[in-house]
Amino acid sequence: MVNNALAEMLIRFKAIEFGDFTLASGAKSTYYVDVKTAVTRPELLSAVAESVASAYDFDVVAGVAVGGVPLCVATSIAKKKPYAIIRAAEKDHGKKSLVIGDVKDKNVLLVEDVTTSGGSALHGINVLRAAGARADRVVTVVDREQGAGALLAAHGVTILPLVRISELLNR
Ligand SMILES: O=P(O)(O)OC[C@H]1O[C@H](OP(=O)(O)OP(=O)(O)O)[C@H](O)[C@@H]1O
Ligand SMILES: O=C(O)c1cc(=O)[nH]c(=O)[nH]1
Repeated sequence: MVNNALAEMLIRFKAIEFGDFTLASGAKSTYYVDVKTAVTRPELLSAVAESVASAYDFDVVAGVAVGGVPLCVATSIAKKKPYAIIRAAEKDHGKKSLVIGDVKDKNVLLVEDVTTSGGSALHGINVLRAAGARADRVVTVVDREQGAGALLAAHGVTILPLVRISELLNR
């Protein structure tokens, strides 16, 4: 599923910035897709949530902090299903769990803001599986088409982009 309305909103809200950027994977890039800032606009956040909720079934929708958090919360409200949050790293105080929310034996859909290498999404999937969830799908708002699909496929996970970077850059 690729969503022209979402692509148009991402452009309108200036989610793509050109410059010199270092990415989470350590790779360099001449552009950055700032979905985190763009989804602070409620019309885009609710459009993403409605797209995911109408297209996919799940018991729980999960997101990796920080970028996945507003996405999973909004999708949870749209679908009337619980959400879970996955921490990027363990805390050294309080409860040690990397997952907030009940995912054991649940069919969990992971949502990501951007996928590049797929490392962050794979971390989310691994944490969910370790917590007893069934997790084999990642919905990403923007897939940068730089390896996430192959990395996730190698771990039995399907990537489901709402928008591909080629569609944004070729507009
Ligand atoms: O596919 P990858 O190569 O893993 O890159 C994509 C990830 O990088 C960004 O997160 P970042 O690590 O910047 O953290 P943040 O969400 O806390 O800002 C983005 O939000 C994705 O989660
Ligand atoms: O790979 C990343 O870290 C990354 C790339 C991008 O375009 N946007 C983003 O939020 N993260």
